[in-house]
Amino acid sequence: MPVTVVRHEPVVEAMSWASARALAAGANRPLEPVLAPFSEALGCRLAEPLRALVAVPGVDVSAMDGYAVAGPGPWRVAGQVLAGGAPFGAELRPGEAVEIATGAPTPVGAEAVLPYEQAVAATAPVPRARGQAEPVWVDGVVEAGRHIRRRGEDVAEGAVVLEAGAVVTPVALGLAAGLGHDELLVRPRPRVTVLVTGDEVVHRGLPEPGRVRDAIGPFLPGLVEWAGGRVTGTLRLPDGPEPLFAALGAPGEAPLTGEPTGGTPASVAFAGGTPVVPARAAPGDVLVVCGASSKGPADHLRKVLEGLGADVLVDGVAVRPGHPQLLARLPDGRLVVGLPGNPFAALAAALTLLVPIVRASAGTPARKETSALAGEVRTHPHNTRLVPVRRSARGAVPVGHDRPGSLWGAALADALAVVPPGWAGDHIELIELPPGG
Ligand SMILES: Nc1nc2c(c(=O)[nH]1)N[C@H]1C(S)=C(S)[C@@H](COP(=O)(O)OP(=O)(O)OC[C@H]3O[C@@H](n4cnc5c(N)ncnc54)[C@H](O)[C@@H]3O)O[C@H]1N2
Ligand code: MOO
Repeated sequence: MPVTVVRHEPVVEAMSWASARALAAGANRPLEPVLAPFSEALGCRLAEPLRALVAVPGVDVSAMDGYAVAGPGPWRVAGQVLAGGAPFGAELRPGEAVEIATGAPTPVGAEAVLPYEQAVAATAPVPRARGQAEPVWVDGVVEAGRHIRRRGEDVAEGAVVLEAGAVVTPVALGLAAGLGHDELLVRPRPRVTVLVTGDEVVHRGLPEPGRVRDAIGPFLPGLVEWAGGRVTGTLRLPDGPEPLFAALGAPGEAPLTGEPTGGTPASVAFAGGTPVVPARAAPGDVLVVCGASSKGPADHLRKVLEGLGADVLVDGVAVRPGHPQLLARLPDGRLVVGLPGNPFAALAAALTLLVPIVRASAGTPARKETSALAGEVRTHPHNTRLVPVRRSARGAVPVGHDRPGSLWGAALADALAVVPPGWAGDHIELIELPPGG
């Protein structure tokens, strides 16, 4: 019988959940604003208020297809103005009209626009002189100023339409374009690279006995996006210190590639494909290691971090699930977040460390929410418990199915209730889960 020598490491007291979260939130500064084209600005937060560079509309324009008129009818149609075409060259005099398209500039002197639907053909009140072309006359009822959009009526030049910190949504891009912008000053979204470890972890199909499907890699991009960052790639690593060492080492030294999606087994994850570890470190970069955060024979993260000269900021958090989580800073400034392999524990740890880091870098404001608790939760004497709940009119209702290895409860939930050690009370802090579409 082989003898297994077990060496127990001294028990280090884990950091409190609240301290770990606060430390993570302060670990990186908000990223320096950059002037970004629209395609890159989408999803970022504005670093300055969005101002109108032009008035909208830029001049008085027609809001209807019809006739711009001056004075009381009937009106002699003196010309035509189309949007984008030449403006009517003269001042419109009482009794005159110009046929006008929606969006075309109204002539000086125009007092209202008569839509086609309300216009009637009129006969000339005065007979035409011999040899003159027959003019067109129209009549109808108009109200002074009707159907003319005045310059700056929608947005005045210089007006602030969105405050600094607002998310650049698809609609915000349309608004910005309409106000004359080609680029926006935004806080860049921090880049996150995901490293999934574990020889037993597979990425497609039905896992054979002894194998598990990766349940962490699939939720991280959406979680990071929701927090204001972006996942640049997901790399699968075989167990062992070398792959981890190479992946965490200085960018550029070991250009790593992998297959961000698809069915390659972990053992060939190094063999070619798309580069997923950015070639150069940028401020705010975060590496997330899934699994390998505990103290088992295949858990090499601590040793590798030590070998790389990293500064370990958090090593274990007094929280259930998610106890063996880790935060370290590499000598080049990049942060490494170690998530436990159990998927719900990984989610809890990601919400504790990764989400606050990404939010702070991206300038996403942190929100604090409390709620009544409608149901029973177990407390732990030393650890904070994170419990999946659904918000309701009665308060937060625990949904169950909250084993560390299962995302079932978290998928049913819209928040996690934060239950401090030995907690008693009726109002509880909630941390939000990313909403569905
Ligand atoms: N002696 C101790 N053992 C363990 C401790 C401890 O404090 N002392 N903590 C336990 C807790 S709590 C957790 S959580 C796990 C964390 O372990 P690791 O982060 O080292 O992860 P693994 O050992 O690789 O895997 C744990 C578990 O999760 C499965 N796994 C791994 N990766 C994935 C993935 N991407 N998707 C789905 N499931 C995954 C893996 O197969 C294992 O079943 O450690 C305890 N042990
Ligand atoms: O706390 Mo572990 O993180 O329970 O599964």
